[in-house]
Amino acid sequence: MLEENKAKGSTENKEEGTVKKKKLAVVFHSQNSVNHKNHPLSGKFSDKAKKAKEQEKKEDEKKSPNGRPLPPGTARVTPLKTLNAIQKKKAEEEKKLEEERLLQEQKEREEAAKREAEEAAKKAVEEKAETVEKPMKPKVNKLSGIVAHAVSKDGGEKSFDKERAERRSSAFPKTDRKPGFAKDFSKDKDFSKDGDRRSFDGGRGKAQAAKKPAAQSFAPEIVEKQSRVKHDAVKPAKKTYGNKSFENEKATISQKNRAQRKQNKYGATQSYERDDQVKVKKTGKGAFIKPEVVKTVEETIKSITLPEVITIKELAEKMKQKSADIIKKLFLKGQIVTLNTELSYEEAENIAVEYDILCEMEEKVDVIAELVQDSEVDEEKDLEPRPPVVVVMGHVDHGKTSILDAIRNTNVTSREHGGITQSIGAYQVSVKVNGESRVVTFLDTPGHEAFTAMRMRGAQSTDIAVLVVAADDGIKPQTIEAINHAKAANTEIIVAINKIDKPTANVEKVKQELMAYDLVAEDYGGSTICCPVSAKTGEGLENLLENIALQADVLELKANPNRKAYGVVIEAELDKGRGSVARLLVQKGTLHVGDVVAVGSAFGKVRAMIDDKGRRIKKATPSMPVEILGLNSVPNAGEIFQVKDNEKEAKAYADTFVSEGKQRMVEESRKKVSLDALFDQIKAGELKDLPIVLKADVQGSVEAVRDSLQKIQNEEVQVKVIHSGVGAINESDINLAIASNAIVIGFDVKPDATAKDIAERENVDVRLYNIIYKAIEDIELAMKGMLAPVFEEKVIGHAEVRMIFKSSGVGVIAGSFVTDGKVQRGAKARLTRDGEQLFDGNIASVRHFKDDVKEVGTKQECGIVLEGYTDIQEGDQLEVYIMEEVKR
Ligand SMILES: Nc1nc2c(ncn2[C@@H]2O[C@H](COP(=O)(O)OP(=O)(O)OP(=O)(O)O)[C@@H](O)[C@H]2O)c(=O)[nH]1
Repeated sequence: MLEENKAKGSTENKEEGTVKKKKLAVVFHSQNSVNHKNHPLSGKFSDKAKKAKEQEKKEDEKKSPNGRPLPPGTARVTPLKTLNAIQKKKAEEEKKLEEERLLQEQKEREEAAKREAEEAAKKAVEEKAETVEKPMKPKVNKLSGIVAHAVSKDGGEKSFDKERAERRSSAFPKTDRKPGFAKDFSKDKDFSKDGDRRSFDGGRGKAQAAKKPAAQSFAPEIVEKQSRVKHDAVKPAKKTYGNKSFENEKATISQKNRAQRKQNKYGATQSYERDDQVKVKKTGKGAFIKPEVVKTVEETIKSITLPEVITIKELAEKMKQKSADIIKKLFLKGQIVTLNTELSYEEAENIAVEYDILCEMEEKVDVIAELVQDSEVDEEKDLEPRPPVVVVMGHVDHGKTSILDAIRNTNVTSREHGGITQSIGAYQVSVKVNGESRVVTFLDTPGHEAFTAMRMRGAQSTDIAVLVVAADDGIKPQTIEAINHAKAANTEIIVAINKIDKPTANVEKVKQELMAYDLVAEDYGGSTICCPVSAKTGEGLENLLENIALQADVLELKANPNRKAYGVVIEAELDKGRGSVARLLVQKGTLHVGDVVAVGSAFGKVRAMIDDKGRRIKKATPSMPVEILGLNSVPNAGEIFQVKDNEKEAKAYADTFVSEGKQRMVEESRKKVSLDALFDQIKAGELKDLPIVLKADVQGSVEAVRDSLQKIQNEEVQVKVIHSGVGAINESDINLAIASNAIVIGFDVKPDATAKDIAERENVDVRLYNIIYKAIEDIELAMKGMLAPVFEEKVIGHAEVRMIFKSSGVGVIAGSFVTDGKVQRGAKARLTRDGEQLFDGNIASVRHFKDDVKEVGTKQECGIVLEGYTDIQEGDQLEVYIMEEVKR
C-alpha cells in the first residue's frame, strides 16, 4: 500500500504542478507518518500504544511463563533453559571469534615461515657458493647440506610445507587452541619451549628442525645454543596474542626469572645466556640465526722438554712464563736466583710442575753416531760371503810377527812374492780348504791397537782373533790382556800355540792355563779351537788357516758387494810426496777409483787405489784392505768411511763431523767415568756396569783385589773387572780403559810415562792403592756418592830462620826471612836442617814486627811460631805448604 501511495503521489505530483505538489507533500507526509491513521503501523509507536504495550508487558510479567497469573508477591524470572541457550550462544560467538583470531595468526605464521624459508634458501645458496670457492670446513659442509635440503627446488618447499603442517598439528592440537591455551602453554615448561620454537619460528623452525639431527651429531653445543637463541628470538611474537598476551608475557617473565635465578647460581651459565641474549637483540625478530660452533675449551696438559741444565731465563721461555714470576716464586721459597742461574733438570721440573707443566728430559742425539751409521739397509738376497778379517794378538816375543810372515810367505804365489813391498796394515792370503780356494784378511797392526782404534766408532772390524801363545812360555800378562781385549770386542778367539818345534814346548800346559780364562780347548770338552803351530817350521799353519776359514763359515760372514762402499780406516798418514794416505778396510759394498769418500773430518775423491801387494787397482770388494790417495786431510785410525754421491755431500758430512766432534769432545771428557762423578752417572742412569782395569805387582794381589772388587755391587751398578794383570799400568791398559770407558786401578804399581800421558790427555781415572781395603772402600763410597775429597800438597813459599826469639806467652819464635812465595797463617811447614826434616806440622801464628798477620810476602821478615815445636835453630829452612782439594 505504501508503494501504491508512493506511486500515486508521484503521479499526482507530476500532473498537478508545484501547488499540488506542496499539498501532496503534506499528504505524503501524513500518510507516511506512523502517527497517521492511514499508516500501516499507525498507533504502534504512538505513546499510547507504547504505554499499552508496557502495561501488557507488566501484566505478562505477573503471569507465569505458561500464562497463569503469578501469586501475589512473586516476580517472574528468566527460565534456566533460556539462560543456558543465551550462554551457549555467547560461548559459540566467542569461540568463533577465537577461531577466527587463531586462523589469522596461523596465516601470519605461515607468511613468516615462508619468509624464513626464503631467507634460509638464500643463505644456503650463498654458503654453497662460498664452499665452492673455499675448501669447506666440516661445520659449513654439514649445515649447507641441510639448508640445501630444506629448500631444494623440487619437493623441497613441498616437503617443507608438509612437514610444517605436520609439526603444527602435533605442536598445536586443536583441543589446545582454546581460550585457556595461553595459560596452559606458559605453565607447561616443556611444551612452552617446543611450542614456542615450533609455532613462532615457522619456516626457521623447519629449517632448524631439519638441521637439528645433523647438528647434534656434529657438536652438541651447536644445538644447545640454537635452542636458546630461538627461544629468545620468538619473544616479540608473543605480543601478538592480543588480550592473552599479558598472561603469556607473565609466563615468559616468570620463566625468565627462573632462568635468571639459575644463571645467578652458576656464573658460567649466566654469562653464556647473556651473550646469547645480546645476539638475539642484534639479529632481531624472525631473522635466521646461523648456529655458531661453541669452541670447547679442552684442558690440555702442556709438556716441555728440558735439557740436563737450563737457566731460569731459558726455562721461562720454554714455559711461556715471565722470568720475574719464577724468580719471585723461588725467592719466596728462600732461593735467591738470577736470570742466568743454572738449574738442574730436577730443579727445573719442580718449578714447571707448579705451573702444571709436565717435563721430559731432552734426548741427546749422538749426531756422530748417526752420521757414521750405515744408512743403506742390505737385503738378505743381496748378501754374498766375504773373507774373514783376522787379527793376531799375544804376548811379546811369542811369535805374532813370525806367524803372520810365515802365513804371508807361504801363501803368496811366486808371481806375487816380489810384489810385497810395503805393509798397508793388512793383507789377504789365499787358503785351500777342502780343495777350495778361500781368502783370509789379516790385520797386521798390533792386536790391542787394532781393537782399541777400531772400536772407536763401535765398528766391529775384526771377526776372528788369533791368540798366539808360545808353547814354551805359556800364558803371560799380555796374553791375558789380549784375551780381555778380544772378549770386550766380542770377537771369536782361535788359539795358536806357537813354537811347538822347541823341545821345551808344552802344548797341554798352555791348554790347561787357558781354562782359567774361559778358553777351554775342544779336546778338553770346550769349544775353543787350539792350533799347535811353528812359525819357524811352518808346521800347523795350514791347519790354522783352515780353522780360520771354517770358523768364518760358522760365523756366516756376508756382505753386499753391489752398493756404495762403507768401511773403516786401519791407519792413515801424511806422505810427503803423495799427500794424505789412508789405509782402509772395505766392509760393505765396492770402492771404486773416482768415488767420493767422506771419512770423519776428511773427504775427497779417490784418486788412486793400491792393494796389499802394492798394485794399482780400480775397485775393492768387501774385506779387502786398500790404500787410497785423494783425501783432503789425514783421518783417524778407526774412523768410518762412506762413499757419498758428490763432493758437496761429502763436505757437508765432514763439516757436521767437525762441529759435532768439538761439542762431543767437551761432553765426553765430562762424561768419562771417574770415581768422583760415578754417583752422578749412576743416578743419571748412564752407568749400569762399572768397568775396571786392574793392575797389581804380583798375581796374588791381582786375584785378591779382583775378587774383592767383583763382589761390590748395588742395585744400580755392578763392578766388572774387564782386565787384570801383573805389572805397571801401560799404554795398552789405558787404551782398553778408553775403549771400554773403564777406571784403572793400580795396586802397588804405577803407570809408565806413556800411560800417564795418555791417561791425562784422555781423562782416564787412574787410582793407585797399596791397601786392598782402601781400594774397595773408595769404590763402595763412590757408588754411594760419598767419596771423600782428596787433598794435595801445594808449596806456597820458603823461608830461612835467621834469628830465634823466646816469648813467655807463645814460646819460640823463628825470626825468618821469606825467600820466595809467602808464609801464611793456617798453612803447614816442614822444617829441615842440613837436609834433614825435623818437623812437619802446622804454623801456629805469623807475626810481622809485633802484629799477628795473615800472611807475609817474599823478601820480608817475619816471626813464625810452629805448632808444638820449639827446637828451632838459626839457618833452619822452612818449606810452607797448604793442602788443596784436588778434582779427581
Ligand atoms: N823356535 C821358534 N822360534 C820362534 C817361532 N816363532 C817365533 N820365534 C822367535 O821368537 C822371537 C819373537 O818372534 P816375533 O815374531 O818377533 O814375536 P812377536 O810376538 O811378534 O814379538 P813382538 O813383535 O815384539 O811382540 C823371534 O826371535 C822369532 O824367531 C817358532 O815357531 N819357533
